[in-house]
Amino acid sequence: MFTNRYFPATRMRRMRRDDFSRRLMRENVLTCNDLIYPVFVLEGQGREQAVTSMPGVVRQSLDKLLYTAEEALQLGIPMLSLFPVIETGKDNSGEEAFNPDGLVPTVVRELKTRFPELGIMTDLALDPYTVHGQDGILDDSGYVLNDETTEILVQQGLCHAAAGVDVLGPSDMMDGRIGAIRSALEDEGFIHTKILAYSAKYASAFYGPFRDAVGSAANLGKADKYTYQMDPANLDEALYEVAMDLEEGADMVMIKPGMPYLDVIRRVKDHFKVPTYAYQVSGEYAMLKAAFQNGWLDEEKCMLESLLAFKRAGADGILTYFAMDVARLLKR
Ligand SMILES: NCc1[nH]cc(CCC(=O)O)c1CC(=O)O
Ligand SMILES: [Mg+2]
Repeated sequence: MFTNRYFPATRMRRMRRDDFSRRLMRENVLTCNDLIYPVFVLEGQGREQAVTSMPGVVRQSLDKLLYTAEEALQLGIPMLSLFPVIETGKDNSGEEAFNPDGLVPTVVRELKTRFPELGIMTDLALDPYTVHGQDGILDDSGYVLNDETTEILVQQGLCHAAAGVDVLGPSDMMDGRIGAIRSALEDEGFIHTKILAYSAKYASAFYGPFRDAVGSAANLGKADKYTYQMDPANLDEALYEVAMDLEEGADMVMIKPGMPYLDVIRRVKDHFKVPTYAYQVSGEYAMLKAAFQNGWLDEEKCMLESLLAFKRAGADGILTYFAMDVARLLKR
């Protein structure tokens, strides 16, 4: 690249010597505008539970969540992502997913009434609602049915849109669901509802703590999601997935997990140049937190470094369980 620039005319350390010149040449910066904060919401009132495998993360009922949302708004976090913990009403086909009086639509309506400027995103997938913990409905052999599942996801998307959600996040990896959801939204007049498609979602073992948090781990048992989530070995396939979701009407795309998949983010951003997000998932959070708690890693520095790395890789934003902590830190 710089074939004729040699030492000692060039000393790379000259620019690193002083704080002012380090700041002047800094290529990437993390701000509160880069953060999406995931929250776990419980049914009922006055309830708050710690998630053992995710130290510092809680499940909260709506009344408690309102305080969290208010703080997120004050800190300048642009958007929350809601994940429901469903305790009653699970079945084989996840029909609770589109109950207009269900937990998620209720929470969306309340949050949008109280804090209209705070972006609210919901997860479209059936795993919190199914007795088997899979993201879709099953045939007799246990295979997740694509088109039948998509029909339910469309209902779920319309139900959340009617409740006033800003962004739908289909995280299920069914083929064709973005197109189906988009055309249903257009038909029903929800032309402003954005879709952040989980386009390249890998069948990762880093989701373990999340499945504890939403209570799908026990239901899922030893089953896996290999027939619909992507093989961690693949990279070109992620570009194919992103291309299809954009063609079908996604406004933004998500790569998930995050830290072990920075190469995917870079390739997607370079190729498509569309709003691209990364999900620093529960296992990544748990891993870092465990080291912080043992005093093995510096909490503030490693948190910031891990998130800055996503910006360097090309992400426009990061969905992270550290969002509140990092926003507080950036505010100081
Ligand atoms: N639709 C399921 C869903 N939505 C978000 C996560 C994982 C998030 C995390 O690990 O933080 C998962 C888990 C899964 O696919 O089994
Ligand atoms: Mg796809």
